[in-house]
Amino acid sequence: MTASSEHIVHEIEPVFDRHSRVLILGTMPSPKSREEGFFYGHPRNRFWTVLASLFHEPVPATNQRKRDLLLRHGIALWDVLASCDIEGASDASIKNAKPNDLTRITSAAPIEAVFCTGAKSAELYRRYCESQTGIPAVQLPSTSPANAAMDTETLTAAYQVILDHLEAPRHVALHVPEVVALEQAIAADGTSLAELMDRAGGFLAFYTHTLHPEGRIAVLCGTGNNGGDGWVAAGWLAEAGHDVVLITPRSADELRAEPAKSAAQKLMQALPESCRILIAPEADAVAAELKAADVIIDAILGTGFSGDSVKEPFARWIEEACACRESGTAVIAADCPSGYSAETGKAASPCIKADETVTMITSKVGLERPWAFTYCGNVTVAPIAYTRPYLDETQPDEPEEQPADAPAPGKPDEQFRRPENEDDDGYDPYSDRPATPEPLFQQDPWN
Ligand SMILES: NC(=O)C1=CN([C@@H]2O[C@H](COP(=O)(O)OP(=O)(O)OC[C@H]3O[C@@H](n4cnc5c(N)ncnc54)[C@H](O)[C@@H]3O)[C@@H](O)[C@H]2O)[C@@H](O)CC1
Ligand SMILES: [K+]
Repeated sequence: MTASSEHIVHEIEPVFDRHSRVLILGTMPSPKSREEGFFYGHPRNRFWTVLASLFHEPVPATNQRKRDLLLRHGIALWDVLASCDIEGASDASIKNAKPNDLTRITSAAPIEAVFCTGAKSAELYRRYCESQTGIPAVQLPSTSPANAAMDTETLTAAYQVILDHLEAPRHVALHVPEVVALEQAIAADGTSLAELMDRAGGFLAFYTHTLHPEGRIAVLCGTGNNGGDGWVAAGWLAEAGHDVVLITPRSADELRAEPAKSAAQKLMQALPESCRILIAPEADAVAAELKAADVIIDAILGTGFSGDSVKEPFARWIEEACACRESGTAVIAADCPSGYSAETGKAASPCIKADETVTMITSKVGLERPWAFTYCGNVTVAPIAYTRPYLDETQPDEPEEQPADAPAPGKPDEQFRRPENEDDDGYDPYSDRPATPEPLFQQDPWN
Protein backbone atom coordinates (compact mmCIF):
# COMPACT_ATOMS: atom_id res chain seq x y z
CA MET A 1 0.00 0.00 0.00
CA THR A 2 1.42 3.45 -0.93
CA ALA A 3 1.36 6.38 1.51
CA SER A 4 -1.70 7.99 -0.16
CA SER A 5 -3.68 4.78 -0.67
CA GLU A 6 -6.32 3.48 1.71
CA HIS A 7 -7.73 0.04 2.33
CA ILE A 8 -11.42 0.25 1.40
CA VAL A 9 -14.13 -2.29 2.12
CA HIS A 10 -17.28 -2.09 -0.02
CA GLU A 11 -20.23 -1.34 2.25
CA ILE A 12 -23.04 -0.38 -0.13
CA GLU A 13 -25.59 -3.15 -0.56
CA PRO A 14 -26.20 -4.34 -4.13
CA VAL A 15 -29.50 -3.47 -5.79
CA PHE A 16 -31.36 -6.40 -7.38
CA ASP A 17 -34.44 -8.54 -7.07
CA ARG A 18 -35.85 -11.62 -8.76
CA HIS A 19 -36.83 -9.59 -11.84
CA SER A 20 -33.36 -8.17 -12.58
CA ARG A 21 -32.16 -9.15 -16.06
CA VAL A 22 -29.08 -7.01 -16.50
CA LEU A 23 -26.17 -6.59 -14.08
CA ILE A 24 -24.12 -3.38 -14.21
CA LEU A 25 -20.78 -3.36 -12.41
CA GLY A 26 -18.26 -0.68 -11.54
CA THR A 27 -14.99 -1.26 -9.69
CA MET A 28 -15.44 0.25 -6.21
CA PRO A 29 -17.51 3.22 -4.91
CA SER A 30 -15.58 6.50 -5.04
CA PRO A 31 -15.07 8.57 -1.83
CA LYS A 32 -18.08 10.73 -2.86
CA SER A 33 -20.28 7.66 -3.45
CA ARG A 34 -19.26 6.25 -0.06
CA GLU A 35 -20.18 9.59 1.51
CA GLU A 36 -23.58 9.55 -0.27
CA GLY A 37 -24.10 5.88 0.60
CA PHE A 38 -24.95 4.97 -2.99
CA PHE A 39 -23.39 4.13 -6.34
CA TYR A 40 -22.17 6.88 -8.72
CA GLY A 41 -22.78 9.60 -6.13
CA HIS A 42 -20.43 12.25 -7.55
CA PRO A 43 -22.60 15.05 -8.94
CA ARG A 44 -20.44 15.17 -12.09
CA ASN A 45 -20.65 11.45 -12.72
CA ARG A 46 -23.13 11.00 -15.60
CA PHE A 47 -24.30 7.47 -14.79
CA TRP A 48 -27.77 8.58 -13.59
CA THR A 49 -28.16 11.15 -16.36
CA VAL A 50 -27.40 8.46 -18.93
CA LEU A 51 -29.86 5.94 -17.43
CA ALA A 52 -32.60 8.58 -17.08
CA SER A 53 -32.18 9.60 -20.67
CA LEU A 54 -32.29 5.96 -21.87
CA PHE A 55 -35.69 5.62 -20.21
CA HIS A 56 -36.98 9.17 -20.92
CA GLU A 57 -37.34 10.02 -17.25
CA PRO A 58 -36.18 12.88 -15.05
CA VAL A 59 -32.74 12.33 -13.50
CA PRO A 60 -33.38 10.67 -10.10
CA ALA A 61 -32.43 13.10 -7.34
CA THR A 62 -32.28 10.79 -4.29
CA ASN A 63 -30.84 7.35 -3.51
CA GLN A 64 -34.37 6.00 -3.09
CA ARG A 65 -35.38 7.26 -6.56
CA LYS A 66 -32.20 5.80 -8.05
CA ARG A 67 -32.89 2.40 -6.50
CA ASP A 68 -36.48 2.60 -7.71
CA LEU A 69 -35.44 3.39 -11.29
CA LEU A 70 -33.09 0.37 -11.37
CA LEU A 71 -35.67 -2.07 -10.04
CA ARG A 72 -38.46 -0.74 -12.27
CA HIS A 73 -36.33 -1.48 -15.32
CA GLY A 74 -34.90 -4.83 -14.21
CA ILE A 75 -31.34 -3.61 -13.61
CA ALA A 76 -29.09 -5.00 -10.88
CA LEU A 77 -26.21 -2.77 -9.73
CA TRP A 78 -23.05 -3.60 -7.79
CA ASP A 79 -19.29 -3.43 -8.08
CA VAL A 80 -16.67 -6.03 -8.95
CA LEU A 81 -14.62 -5.52 -5.79
CA ALA A 82 -15.41 -6.29 -2.16
CA SER A 83 -12.22 -4.58 -0.95
CA CYS A 84 -8.96 -3.14 -2.25
CA ASP A 85 -6.23 -0.57 -1.63
CA ILE A 86 -6.95 2.55 -3.66
CA GLU A 87 -5.83 6.19 -3.93
CA GLY A 88 -8.98 8.35 -3.92
CA ALA A 89 -11.12 7.35 -6.89
CA SER A 90 -8.20 6.29 -9.09
CA ASP A 91 -8.92 2.90 -10.67
CA ALA A 92 -5.33 2.77 -11.91
CA SER A 93 -4.03 2.69 -8.31
CA ILE A 94 -6.05 -0.41 -7.26
CA LYS A 95 -3.97 -3.07 -5.47
CA ASN A 96 -4.74 -6.04 -3.25
CA ALA A 97 -8.15 -6.52 -4.91
CA LYS A 98 -10.71 -8.98 -3.50
CA PRO A 99 -13.82 -9.62 -5.64
CA ASN A 100 -17.46 -9.58 -4.55
CA ASP A 101 -19.42 -12.82 -4.67
CA LEU A 102 -21.63 -12.05 -7.67
CA THR A 103 -23.45 -15.39 -7.41
CA ARG A 104 -25.41 -13.67 -4.65
CA ILE A 105 -27.15 -11.87 -7.53
CA THR A 106 -26.93 -14.42 -10.34
CA SER A 107 -28.41 -17.18 -8.18
CA ALA A 108 -31.42 -15.02 -7.29
CA ALA A 109 -32.14 -13.20 -10.54
CA PRO A 110 -32.39 -14.21 -14.22
CA ILE A 111 -29.35 -12.13 -15.22
CA GLU A 112 -28.77 -12.52 -18.94
CA ALA A 113 -26.12 -9.87 -19.55
CA VAL A 114 -23.33 -8.21 -17.56
CA PHE A 115 -22.03 -4.71 -18.32
CA CYS A 116 -18.94 -3.08 -16.81
CA THR A 117 -18.76 0.70 -16.53
CA GLY A 118 -15.18 1.17 -17.61
CA ALA A 119 -11.98 -0.66 -18.59
CA LYS A 120 -10.79 -1.43 -15.05
CA SER A 121 -14.02 -3.04 -13.89
CA ALA A 122 -14.13 -5.10 -17.12
CA GLU A 123 -10.52 -6.23 -16.57
CA LEU A 124 -11.16 -7.16 -12.92
CA TYR A 125 -14.42 -8.88 -13.82
CA ARG A 126 -12.66 -11.07 -16.42
CA ARG A 127 -9.91 -11.91 -13.97
CA TYR A 128 -12.02 -12.67 -10.88
CA CYS A 129 -15.73 -12.98 -11.67
CA GLU A 130 -16.41 -14.38 -15.11
CA SER A 131 -15.69 -17.92 -13.94
CA GLN A 132 -18.20 -17.42 -11.03
CA THR A 133 -21.07 -16.24 -13.23
CA GLY A 134 -20.28 -17.89 -16.57
CA ILE A 135 -21.44 -14.69 -18.31
CA PRO A 136 -18.94 -12.68 -20.35
CA ALA A 137 -19.08 -8.93 -19.67
CA VAL A 138 -19.62 -6.14 -22.18
CA GLN A 139 -17.36 -3.16 -21.48
CA LEU A 140 -19.12 0.21 -21.57
CA PRO A 141 -17.40 3.61 -21.45
CA SER A 142 -16.90 5.16 -18.03
CA THR A 143 -19.44 7.79 -16.96
CA SER A 144 -16.98 9.38 -14.55
CA PRO A 145 -15.84 13.01 -14.89
CA ALA A 146 -12.37 11.62 -15.71
CA ASN A 147 -13.84 10.52 -19.07
CA ALA A 148 -14.78 14.12 -19.91
CA ALA A 149 -13.67 13.65 -23.53
CA MET A 150 -16.85 11.65 -24.14
CA ASP A 151 -20.00 13.78 -24.17
CA THR A 152 -23.22 12.64 -22.52
CA GLU A 153 -24.97 12.01 -25.85
CA THR A 154 -22.21 9.63 -26.99
CA LEU A 155 -22.26 7.90 -23.61
CA THR A 156 -26.05 7.45 -23.81
CA ALA A 157 -25.75 5.98 -27.30
CA ALA A 158 -23.17 3.48 -26.00
CA TYR A 159 -25.44 2.47 -23.09
CA GLN A 160 -28.40 1.79 -25.45
CA VAL A 161 -27.15 -1.79 -25.75
CA ILE A 162 -28.54 -2.49 -22.27
CA LEU A 163 -32.07 -1.99 -23.56
CA ASP A 164 -31.86 -5.14 -25.72
CA HIS A 165 -31.98 -7.23 -22.55
CA LEU A 166 -34.80 -5.47 -20.72
CA GLU A 167 -38.54 -6.01 -20.88
CA ALA A 168 -40.94 -3.20 -21.76
CA PRO A 169 -42.75 -2.05 -18.59
CA ARG A 170 -46.07 -3.81 -18.01
CA HIS A 171 -49.04 -1.50 -17.88
CA VAL A 172 -51.84 -2.66 -15.66
CA ALA A 173 -55.11 -0.71 -15.46
CA LEU A 174 -56.45 -0.65 -11.89
CA HIS A 175 -59.74 0.43 -10.35
CA VAL A 176 -59.50 3.70 -8.43
CA PRO A 177 -59.83 2.04 -4.96
CA GLU A 178 -57.00 -0.32 -5.97
CA VAL A 179 -54.81 2.65 -6.93
CA VAL A 180 -55.50 4.25 -3.55
CA ALA A 181 -54.66 0.95 -1.79
CA LEU A 182 -51.48 0.62 -3.88
CA GLU A 183 -50.31 4.13 -2.88
CA GLN A 184 -51.10 3.40 0.77
CA ALA A 185 -49.12 0.14 0.64
CA ILE A 186 -46.13 1.88 -0.97
CA ALA A 187 -46.34 4.65 1.65
CA ALA A 188 -46.47 2.07 4.45
CA ASP A 189 -43.22 0.60 3.05
CA GLY A 190 -41.43 3.94 3.32
CA THR A 191 -42.11 5.98 0.16
CA SER A 192 -44.43 8.62 1.61
CA LEU A 193 -47.47 10.08 -0.17
CA ALA A 194 -45.64 13.43 -0.18
CA GLU A 195 -42.70 11.80 -1.96
CA LEU A 196 -45.10 10.18 -4.47
CA MET A 197 -46.68 13.58 -5.14
CA ASP A 198 -43.25 15.15 -5.61
CA ARG A 199 -42.40 12.49 -8.17
CA ALA A 200 -45.84 12.82 -9.83
CA GLY A 201 -45.58 16.61 -10.24
CA GLY A 202 -41.93 16.26 -11.26
CA PHE A 203 -42.73 13.78 -14.00
CA LEU A 204 -45.71 15.86 -15.19
CA ALA A 205 -43.39 18.85 -15.54
CA PHE A 206 -40.59 16.82 -17.16
CA TYR A 207 -43.03 15.40 -19.71
CA THR A 208 -44.54 18.83 -20.45
CA HIS A 209 -41.08 20.39 -20.82
CA THR A 210 -39.94 17.57 -23.14
CA LEU A 211 -42.92 18.20 -25.45
CA HIS A 212 -42.84 22.00 -25.09
CA PRO A 213 -39.29 23.10 -24.18
CA GLU A 214 -40.31 26.75 -24.43
CA GLY A 215 -43.45 28.77 -23.88
CA ARG A 216 -45.84 30.14 -21.32
CA ILE A 217 -47.64 27.64 -19.13
CA ALA A 218 -50.89 28.03 -17.17
CA VAL A 219 -51.49 25.48 -14.42
CA LEU A 220 -55.10 25.10 -13.27
CA CYS A 221 -55.16 23.63 -9.76
CA GLY A 222 -58.08 22.18 -7.83
CA THR A 223 -58.21 21.98 -4.04
CA GLY A 224 -57.50 18.23 -3.69
CA ASN A 225 -54.35 16.23 -4.30
CA ASN A 226 -54.73 16.46 -8.07
CA GLY A 227 -54.13 20.17 -7.52
CA GLY A 228 -51.03 19.19 -5.49
CA ASP A 229 -49.50 17.61 -8.60
CA GLY A 230 -50.07 20.96 -10.32
CA TRP A 231 -48.31 22.94 -7.57
CA VAL A 232 -45.25 20.69 -7.78
CA ALA A 233 -45.19 20.83 -11.60
CA ALA A 234 -45.50 24.64 -11.62
CA GLY A 235 -42.37 25.08 -9.49
CA TRP A 236 -40.37 22.62 -11.58
CA LEU A 237 -41.43 24.26 -14.88
CA ALA A 238 -40.57 27.75 -13.62
CA GLU A 239 -37.12 26.46 -12.59
CA ALA A 240 -36.77 25.01 -16.10
CA GLY A 241 -37.22 28.51 -17.57
CA HIS A 242 -40.92 28.73 -18.41
CA ASP A 243 -43.17 31.65 -17.58
CA VAL A 244 -45.72 30.00 -15.32
CA VAL A 245 -49.03 31.14 -13.88
CA LEU A 246 -50.72 28.92 -11.31
CA ILE A 247 -54.45 29.45 -10.86
CA THR A 248 -56.08 28.21 -7.66
CA PRO A 249 -59.35 28.88 -5.81
CA ARG A 250 -57.52 28.83 -2.46
CA SER A 251 -54.13 29.92 -1.16
CA ALA A 252 -51.63 27.25 -0.11
CA ASP A 253 -52.47 27.82 3.57
CA GLU A 254 -56.20 27.44 2.94
CA LEU A 255 -55.88 24.04 1.25
CA ARG A 256 -56.97 21.10 3.37
CA ALA A 257 -55.91 17.96 1.47
CA GLU A 258 -52.53 16.47 2.32
CA PRO A 259 -49.94 16.13 0.86
CA ALA A 260 -51.23 18.86 -1.53
CA LYS A 261 -51.20 21.56 1.17
CA SER A 262 -47.59 20.86 2.17
CA ALA A 263 -46.50 20.76 -1.49
CA ALA A 264 -48.16 24.14 -2.13
CA GLN A 265 -46.65 25.69 1.02
CA LYS A 266 -43.21 24.40 -0.01
CA LEU A 267 -43.53 26.16 -3.38
CA MET A 268 -44.66 29.41 -1.69
CA GLN A 269 -41.60 29.34 0.60
CA ALA A 270 -39.21 29.44 -2.37
CA LEU A 271 -41.32 30.80 -5.20
CA PRO A 272 -39.27 31.18 -8.41
CA GLU A 273 -39.52 34.66 -9.95
CA SER A 274 -41.07 33.34 -13.15
CA CYS A 275 -43.99 31.71 -11.29
CA ARG A 276 -47.07 33.84 -10.54
CA ILE A 277 -49.86 32.58 -8.27
CA LEU A 278 -53.43 33.80 -8.88
CA ILE A 279 -55.73 33.04 -5.97
CA ALA A 280 -59.49 32.90 -6.71
CA PRO A 281 -59.26 35.22 -9.73
CA GLU A 282 -62.33 36.54 -11.59
CA ALA A 283 -63.49 34.33 -14.47
CA ASP A 284 -62.39 36.93 -17.04
CA ALA A 285 -58.87 37.02 -15.59
CA VAL A 286 -58.68 33.22 -15.85
CA ALA A 287 -59.87 33.39 -19.48
CA ALA A 288 -57.20 36.00 -20.30
CA GLU A 289 -54.41 33.94 -18.67
CA LEU A 290 -55.47 30.80 -20.52
CA LYS A 291 -55.60 32.65 -23.84
CA ALA A 292 -52.07 33.94 -23.28
CA ALA A 293 -50.69 30.47 -22.51
CA ASP A 294 -49.01 28.08 -24.95
CA VAL A 295 -49.73 25.08 -22.75
CA ILE A 296 -52.46 24.51 -20.15
CA ILE A 297 -51.91 21.94 -17.42
CA ASP A 298 -55.17 20.62 -16.04
CA ALA A 299 -54.67 19.67 -12.38
CA ILE A 300 -58.22 20.51 -11.26
CA LEU A 301 -59.76 17.10 -10.60
CA GLY A 302 -58.27 13.61 -10.59
CA THR A 303 -59.34 10.26 -9.20
CA GLY A 304 -61.28 11.96 -6.38
CA PHE A 305 -63.89 13.29 -8.83
CA SER A 306 -67.23 11.64 -9.38
CA GLY A 307 -70.62 12.94 -10.48
CA ASP A 308 -72.46 14.13 -13.56
CA SER A 309 -71.44 17.76 -13.40
CA VAL A 310 -68.52 19.89 -12.27
CA LYS A 311 -69.15 22.74 -9.79
CA GLU A 312 -67.97 26.33 -10.18
CA PRO A 313 -65.45 27.82 -10.49
CA PHE A 314 -64.01 24.70 -12.13
CA ALA A 315 -66.81 24.30 -14.72
CA ARG A 316 -65.99 27.71 -16.20
CA TRP A 317 -62.23 27.04 -16.11
CA ILE A 318 -62.80 23.79 -18.02
CA GLU A 319 -64.96 25.51 -20.64
CA GLU A 320 -62.30 28.21 -21.15
CA ALA A 321 -59.52 25.60 -21.42
CA CYS A 322 -61.55 23.65 -24.02
CA ALA A 323 -62.12 26.86 -26.03
CA CYS A 324 -58.37 27.59 -25.99
CA ARG A 325 -57.60 24.07 -27.16
CA GLU A 326 -59.97 24.60 -30.11
CA SER A 327 -57.71 27.49 -31.08
CA GLY A 328 -54.52 25.46 -30.81
CA THR A 329 -53.37 25.62 -27.17
CA ALA A 330 -51.95 22.30 -25.94
CA VAL A 331 -53.74 20.78 -22.93
CA ILE A 332 -52.00 18.26 -20.67
CA ALA A 333 -54.07 16.56 -17.96
CA ALA A 334 -52.63 15.45 -14.63
CA ASP A 335 -53.74 11.89 -13.84
CA CYS A 336 -57.01 12.16 -15.80
CA PRO A 337 -58.90 14.95 -17.57
CA SER A 338 -60.99 16.98 -15.10
CA GLY A 339 -64.63 15.91 -15.29
CA TYR A 340 -63.69 12.47 -16.65
CA SER A 341 -64.17 9.51 -14.33
CA ALA A 342 -60.95 7.49 -14.07
CA GLU A 343 -63.14 4.67 -12.77
CA THR A 344 -66.02 4.47 -15.27
CA GLY A 345 -64.76 6.54 -18.20
CA LYS A 346 -67.89 8.68 -17.99
CA ALA A 347 -67.41 12.31 -18.99
CA ALA A 348 -69.30 14.86 -16.86
CA SER A 349 -70.47 18.23 -18.05
CA PRO A 350 -68.19 20.01 -18.76
CA CYS A 351 -65.11 17.83 -19.22
CA ILE A 352 -61.54 18.61 -20.24
CA LYS A 353 -60.40 17.32 -23.60
CA ALA A 354 -56.64 16.84 -23.38
CA ASP A 355 -53.93 16.22 -25.94
CA GLU A 356 -51.94 14.28 -23.37
CA THR A 357 -52.77 12.68 -20.05
CA VAL A 358 -49.94 11.91 -17.64
CA THR A 359 -51.48 9.35 -15.34
CA MET A 360 -49.77 8.66 -12.03
CA ILE A 361 -48.26 5.35 -10.94
CA THR A 362 -50.38 3.07 -13.19
CA SER A 363 -53.23 3.26 -15.68
CA LYS A 364 -56.83 3.25 -14.48
CA VAL A 365 -59.74 1.28 -15.98
CA GLY A 366 -61.63 4.41 -17.03
CA LEU A 367 -58.65 5.49 -19.13
CA GLU A 368 -58.80 2.26 -21.11
CA ARG A 369 -62.39 2.64 -22.36
CA PRO A 370 -62.78 2.65 -26.17
CA TRP A 371 -63.73 6.34 -26.26
CA ALA A 372 -61.05 7.47 -23.79
CA PHE A 373 -58.83 8.99 -26.48
CA THR A 374 -61.43 11.71 -27.18
CA TYR A 375 -60.92 13.06 -23.64
CA CYS A 376 -57.48 11.83 -22.62
CA GLY A 377 -55.48 12.01 -25.86
CA ASN A 378 -52.23 10.04 -25.48
CA VAL A 379 -51.99 8.44 -22.07
CA THR A 380 -48.53 8.15 -20.50
CA VAL A 381 -47.95 6.45 -17.16
CA ALA A 382 -45.75 8.49 -14.82
CA PRO A 383 -43.42 5.84 -13.35
CA ILE A 384 -43.44 7.23 -9.82
CA ALA A 385 -42.90 3.98 -7.92
CA TYR A 386 -41.73 0.40 -8.29
CA THR A 387 -45.15 -1.26 -8.28
CA ARG A 388 -44.33 -4.76 -9.49
CA PRO A 389 -43.97 -6.47 -6.09
CA TYR A 390 -47.40 -5.13 -5.08
CA LEU A 391 -49.09 -5.99 -8.38
CA ASP A 392 -47.56 -9.47 -8.55
CA GLU A 393 -49.30 -10.25 -5.27
CA THR A 394 -52.68 -8.75 -6.10
CA GLN A 395 -52.88 -9.17 -9.87
CA PRO A 396 -52.04 -12.67 -11.09
CA ASP A 397 -51.40 -12.59 -14.83
CA GLU A 398 -54.80 -12.83 -16.51
CA PRO A 399 -55.16 -15.39 -19.30
CA GLU A 400 -55.28 -13.66 -22.68
CA GLU A 401 -58.79 -12.58 -23.55
CA GLN A 402 -60.37 -14.66 -26.33
CA PRO A 403 -62.90 -13.22 -28.78
CA ALA A 404 -66.46 -14.32 -27.96
CA ASP A 405 -66.70 -16.59 -31.02
CA ALA A 406 -63.35 -18.31 -30.43
CA PRO A 407 -63.57 -22.12 -30.13
CA ALA A 408 -63.06 -23.60 -26.68
CA PRO A 409 -59.42 -24.59 -26.20
CA GLY A 410 -58.79 -28.16 -27.31
CA LYS A 411 -62.27 -28.48 -28.86
CA PRO A 412 -62.22 -27.66 -32.59
CA ASP A 413 -65.37 -25.86 -33.67
CA GLU A 414 -65.49 -27.83 -36.91
CA GLN A 415 -65.23 -31.56 -37.08
CA PHE A 416 -62.51 -31.46 -39.68
CA ARG A 417 -60.43 -28.53 -38.43
CA ARG A 418 -56.73 -29.33 -38.87
CA PRO A 419 -54.17 -28.82 -36.16
CA GLU A 420 -52.78 -25.33 -36.53
CA ASN A 421 -49.20 -26.40 -37.22
CA GLU A 422 -49.99 -29.07 -39.78
CA ASP A 423 -48.77 -28.37 -43.31
CA ASP A 424 -50.43 -29.47 -46.57
CA ASP A 425 -48.90 -32.93 -46.35
CA GLY A 426 -50.30 -33.50 -42.88
CA TYR A 427 -46.86 -33.07 -41.28
CA ASP A 428 -46.63 -31.04 -38.10
CA PRO A 429 -43.03 -29.82 -37.79
CA TYR A 430 -43.56 -28.78 -34.15
CA SER A 431 -45.13 -32.02 -32.89
CA ASP A 432 -43.35 -34.52 -30.68
CA ARG A 433 -44.17 -37.32 -33.14
CA PRO A 434 -40.88 -38.93 -34.15
CA ALA A 435 -40.20 -38.57 -37.84
CA THR A 436 -40.50 -41.86 -39.75
CA PRO A 437 -37.05 -42.42 -41.26
CA GLU A 438 -37.10 -42.62 -45.02
CA PRO A 439 -35.04 -45.39 -46.65
CA LEU A 440 -31.75 -44.05 -47.92
CA PHE A 441 -31.87 -46.20 -51.08
CA GLN A 442 -34.91 -47.65 -52.80
CA GLN A 443 -34.83 -51.33 -53.40
CA ASP A 444 -33.89 -52.30 -56.93
CA PRO A 445 -37.33 -53.12 -58.48
CA TRP A 446 -35.72 -55.56 -61.03
CA ASN A 447 -34.40 -57.85 -58.32
N1 LIG B 1 -52.60 10.06 -2.74
C1 LIG B 1 -51.40 10.42 -3.13
O1 LIG B 1 -50.45 10.40 -2.41
C2 LIG B 1 -51.17 10.80 -4.51
C3 LIG B 1 -52.18 11.42 -5.20
N2 LIG B 1 -51.98 11.87 -6.41
C4 LIG B 1 -52.98 12.76 -7.00
O2 LIG B 1 -54.09 12.89 -6.17
C5 LIG B 1 -55.28 12.74 -6.92
C6 LIG B 1 -56.37 12.27 -6.02
O3 LIG B 1 -56.52 13.27 -5.05
P1 LIG B 1 -57.84 13.44 -4.20
O4 LIG B 1 -58.28 12.13 -3.71
O5 LIG B 1 -57.54 14.51 -3.21
O6 LIG B 1 -58.94 13.87 -5.24
P2 LIG B 1 -58.96 14.99 -6.38
O7 LIG B 1 -57.96 16.05 -6.15
O8 LIG B 1 -58.96 14.27 -7.66
O9 LIG B 1 -60.41 15.56 -6.19
C7 LIG B 1 -60.86 15.99 -4.92
C8 LIG B 1 -61.35 17.40 -5.01
O10 LIG B 1 -62.34 17.47 -6.01
C9 LIG B 1 -63.43 18.23 -5.54
N3 LIG B 1 -64.64 17.73 -6.24
C10 LIG B 1 -65.17 16.50 -6.18
N4 LIG B 1 -66.27 16.42 -6.96
C11 LIG B 1 -66.42 17.64 -7.53
C12 LIG B 1 -67.37 18.19 -8.45
N5 LIG B 1 -68.39 17.48 -8.94
N6 LIG B 1 -67.21 19.46 -8.86
C13 LIG B 1 -66.17 20.21 -8.39
N7 LIG B 1 -65.26 19.75 -7.50
C14 LIG B 1 -65.38 18.48 -7.09
C15 LIG B 1 -63.45 17.98 -4.04
O11 LIG B 1 -64.06 19.06 -3.40
C16 LIG B 1 -61.96 17.90 -3.74
O12 LIG B 1 -61.43 19.17 -3.47
C17 LIG B 1 -54.90 11.82 -8.03
O13 LIG B 1 -55.76 11.97 -9.12
C18 LIG B 1 -53.49 12.24 -8.33
O14 LIG B 1 -53.49 13.31 -9.24
C19 LIG B 1 -50.64 11.81 -7.01
O15 LIG B 1 -49.98 12.95 -6.59
C20 LIG B 1 -49.86 10.62 -6.57
C21 LIG B 1 -49.81 10.54 -5.10
K1 LIG C 1 -56.78 16.51 -13.94
